[in-house]
Amino acid sequence: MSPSSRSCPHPLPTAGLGLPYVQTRIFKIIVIGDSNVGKTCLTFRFCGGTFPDKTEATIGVDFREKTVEIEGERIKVQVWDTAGQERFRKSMVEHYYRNVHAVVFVYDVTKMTSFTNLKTWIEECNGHAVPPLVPRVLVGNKCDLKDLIQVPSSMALKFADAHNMLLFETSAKDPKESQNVDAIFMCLACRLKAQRSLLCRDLEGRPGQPRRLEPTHDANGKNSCPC
Ligand SMILES: Nc1nc2c(ncn2[C@@H]2O[C@H](COP(=O)(O)OP(=O)(O)OP(=O)(O)O)[C@@H](O)[C@H]2O)c(=O)[nH]1
Ligand SMILES: [Mg+2]
Repeated sequence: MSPSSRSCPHPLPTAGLGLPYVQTRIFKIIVIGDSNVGKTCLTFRFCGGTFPDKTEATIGVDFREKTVEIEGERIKVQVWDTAGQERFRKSMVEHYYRNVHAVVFVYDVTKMTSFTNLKTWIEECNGHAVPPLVPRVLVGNKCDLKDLIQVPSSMALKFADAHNMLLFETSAKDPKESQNVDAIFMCLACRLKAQRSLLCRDLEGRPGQPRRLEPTHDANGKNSCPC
């Protein structure tokens, strides 16, 4: 996938009528984690704005998309809702990680095993050569089930810090939390846009250089998020 940027000085092709043709960039974001943590519901909430009446275990992968506007640019956020069950994901794993732009790790705040299993999901991600600069975020879902919470925020925050991730605690079910769910994906999209614009500007003064848009990072080696 080779996204283009409107902030680049390179001439844009025209759409036939003499109007500049602006290619919509696509950001591929994968959502992974144990089965039943709410990955499908979270992606449904972001892309469709509702909580599904009922869900079944995802088989392989489901794709959802939402076009968002960031600083005047339309960006297509392509969300890959992956299967948590091993038997439904085996043959697909390579596809999940290929050319991924960002990764969302999800656990269920009411189920400690879904949190302790995160290290296995991170290992899988690292094992598929996902570049360390690809932004990753951690999401604790089902916060509406207040009386059943097993994973304290402090523990999740420590884990997120140790892995250089932002933490979002939210609920796909509670409509009051929908902005919080949107924030997960919008934050990633903002980061990706900023990273790619920066690199594009870097290449301005170097004609003849291949125009590859890849994630960049700030002086501390951390991904910078403008949110
Ligand atoms: N209370 C509550 N239930 C939720 C929430 N999100 C999802 N659920 C429920 O959790 C169950 C599993 O949700 P899914 O979204 O299908 O889980 P998944 O992670 O996609 O599971 P796999 O596809 O098997 O990997 C369903 O019964 C949902 O209704 C939430 O925020 N709050
Ligand atoms: Mg699912």
